[in-house]
Amino acid sequence: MQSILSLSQVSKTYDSGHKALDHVDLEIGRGEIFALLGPNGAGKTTLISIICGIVTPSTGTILVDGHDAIRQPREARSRIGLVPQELSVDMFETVMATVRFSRGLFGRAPNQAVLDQVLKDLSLWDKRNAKIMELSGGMKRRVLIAKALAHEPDILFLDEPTAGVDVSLRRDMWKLIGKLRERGVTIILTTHYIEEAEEMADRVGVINKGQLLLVEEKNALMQKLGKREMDLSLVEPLGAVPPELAEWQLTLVDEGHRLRYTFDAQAERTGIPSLLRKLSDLGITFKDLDTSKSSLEDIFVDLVERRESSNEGAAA
Ligand SMILES: Nc1ncnc2c1ncn2[C@@H]1O[C@H](COP(=O)(O)OP(=O)(O)OP(=O)(O)O)[C@@H](O)[C@H]1O
Repeated sequence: MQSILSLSQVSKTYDSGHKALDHVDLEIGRGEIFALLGPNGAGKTTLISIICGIVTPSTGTILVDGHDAIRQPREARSRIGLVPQELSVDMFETVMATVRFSRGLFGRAPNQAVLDQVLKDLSLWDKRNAKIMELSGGMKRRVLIAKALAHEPDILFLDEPTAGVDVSLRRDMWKLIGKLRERGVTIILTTHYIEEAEEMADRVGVINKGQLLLVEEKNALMQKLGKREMDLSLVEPLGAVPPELAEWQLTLVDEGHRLRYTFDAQAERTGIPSLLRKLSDLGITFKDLDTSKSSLEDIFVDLVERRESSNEGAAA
């Protein structure tokens, strides 16, 4: 993976004393789509703001396409397009004037052909002479992306690109992001929507309380999603999984009252019939059976909760 963005040991403690980022290491490959997932207050915006030079880190280094974001902020920032959560445009300006102004901000020479192409790519060409206030909510969001792309950045940050938009607009947004990737733009998006990460990302990072808990290929995560769990509520609790059941992946939960079998739902043979036969042979009876599929959401909640309980354990 050829790295376009490299973060090493980045931490941020705000003046209030709040530690918003805690030793974050992250490499982003050129041309990939990376989704950063995390609950409210996890540190996502802080991380993006640091990379974009809006917030100064307390420690750590950030290289943007080889440029140090702290020592060479202009060079680093010019490689980045930032699509913020909030609308930040002059409502009385036209679409074309808005994107032209953005390009100028980065010291890029005027280039009408680039601006025309950006507006065409974002289906805003017909609206190029309309004032921002005359546009629908979805169009206004696309203007924010057009503004971020006007200076031809290599990396595009989208801070919650589809927060509060309806389902069809969200799908349009996903298509658009796919199109931008085909043009070679590296895309980093933050999201609360697990399905957004599932749909688009090559890799997913999970952040909570300023710590990057996991960075993984989406497909590897999806394989974990293919796992199912079957819980058997036992009539008599067990102290340990009997050795005769070693060939199945079993764990005891709920103080031995439930036997949990984790299996690959996509496998041709799940191993359930033979497990049930074996249990019957061993005289282990159950009163109820329950199956569940683990989703990226479960993995996420599990990660966040597990980390929280281990922190509590450490603090105790
Ligand atoms: N300027 C600031 N001064 C003090 N604390 C701040 C400041 N900005 C953010 N924080 C705190 O840092 C933590 C991380 O905030 P951040 O905005 O990075 O989270 P986020 O993951 O983007 O959340 P959301 O999903 O709600 O946008 C929060 O507890 C927030 O209150």
